[in-house]
Amino acid sequence: MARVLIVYGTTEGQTRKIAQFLGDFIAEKGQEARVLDSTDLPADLDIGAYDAVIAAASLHIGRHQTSIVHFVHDHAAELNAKPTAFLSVSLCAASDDPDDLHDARKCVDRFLADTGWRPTRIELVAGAFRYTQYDFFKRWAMKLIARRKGAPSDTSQDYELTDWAALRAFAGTFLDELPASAA
Ligand SMILES: Cc1cc2nc3c(=O)[nH]c(=O)nc-3n(C[C@H](O)[C@H](O)[C@H](O)COP(=O)(O)O)c2cc1C
Repeated sequence: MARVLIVYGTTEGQTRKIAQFLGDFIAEKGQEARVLDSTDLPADLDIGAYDAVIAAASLHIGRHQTSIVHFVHDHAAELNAKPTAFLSVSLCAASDDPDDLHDARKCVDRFLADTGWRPTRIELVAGAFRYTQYDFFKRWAMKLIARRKGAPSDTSQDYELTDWAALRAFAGTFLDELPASAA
């Protein structure tokens, strides 16, 4: 049985939902998944006990959560020695404008340069507008961005742009590509 560690960083909760979805999918496939919040990691966490690691974090003003930067930076050598994936969750990833995708990719490149990590797989994952959770200023700013981009801007509700089928496909391939010794 493969043991997969999933560590996530989140600000409004969508990346937690994505990490838990991946954990459930991996468990359904008969493998073991442990899902951890990067702000609340056990002191005795042993990366060596896992066959593969997925880190997921979301973008806020071009940056991923500091807690995930620290986790990856502190464990870069171990991560670089095993199958790993980085999921960068953002609204740029939901766009069909190549400039937005380029921006999202640039943020990922900076994250990898800052941490020294070379993940086996990199996925740009569409996040969500969680208007009902934003404070006044965030709601106003996000509505403005949404209007400019032709995205949903009714702030009385949330909009999930995450493509769950694409995530399932990613996780299936990630598991299939693990070395036979991990299965
Ligand atoms: C204040 C704020 C800043 C954001 N900045 C960016 C950004 O720079 N690029 C981007 O593509 N998405 C940006 N987003 C969108 C988030 O990445 C998206 O809502 C994501 O789903 C958040 O995930 P989380 O709920 O796990 O934190 C921003 C959202 C907020 C609220």
